[in-house]
Amino acid sequence: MKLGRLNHIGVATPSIAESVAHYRAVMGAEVVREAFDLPAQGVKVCFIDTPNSQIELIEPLGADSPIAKFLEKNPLGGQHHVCFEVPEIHAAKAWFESKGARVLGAPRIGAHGTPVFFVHPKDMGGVLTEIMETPAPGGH
Ligand SMILES: CC[C@@H](C(=O)O)C(=O)SCCNC(=O)CCNC(=O)[C@H](O)C(C)(C)COP(=O)(O)OP(=O)(O)OC[C@H]1O[C@@H](n2cnc3c(N)ncnc32)[C@H](O)[C@@H]1OP(=O)(O)O
Ligand SMILES: [Co+2]
Repeated sequence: MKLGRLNHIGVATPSIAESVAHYRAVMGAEVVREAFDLPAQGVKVCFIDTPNSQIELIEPLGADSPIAKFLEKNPLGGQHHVCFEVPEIHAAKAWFESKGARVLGAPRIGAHGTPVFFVHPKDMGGVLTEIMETPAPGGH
């Protein structure tokens, strides 16, 4: 497998509204996409565009959210995951498994409408890593 494009950096936050205000006021963010709920992933999401990538703000949707524990440990929020693109999700899953890295569950549809999976941070140098299938041209 070849390392693909960095699609986004996930940032967990207790409040997307407050984080957006911060990115606008302090970082000069101009393109802030509309926030939306992704109940299947247990998060509310808001993308902020940068010239070469995106910041993905994620806020928990309920107590069972996969980011609930992270926010308990980091109440201000913080950098949560990095996301790289791959051409084909099942081939990528097989690749990580062949390297002995723990893939967390089956691929499911992520915030860009293509399948994603996560690789355990303990097998990735402490970095929770999201792998997503590259959207088709003209897609998300
Ligand atoms: C919006 C949809 C989608 C997209 O399309 O972009 C998203 O990005 S959704 C993002 C949220 N979803 C996920 O994170 C799903 C995958 N995550 C998980 O399965 C779990 O959160 C986890 C990574 C397995 C952690 O398990 P959890 O039970 O929540 O926490 P623990 O405290 O037990 O963690 C075990 C161990 O791992 C360390 N850890 C946890 N989170 C991270 C992190 N984000 N970065 C680095 N390390 C992390 C944690 O500190 C524990 O370590 P020890 O304390 O040393 O045991
Ligand atoms: Co993500």
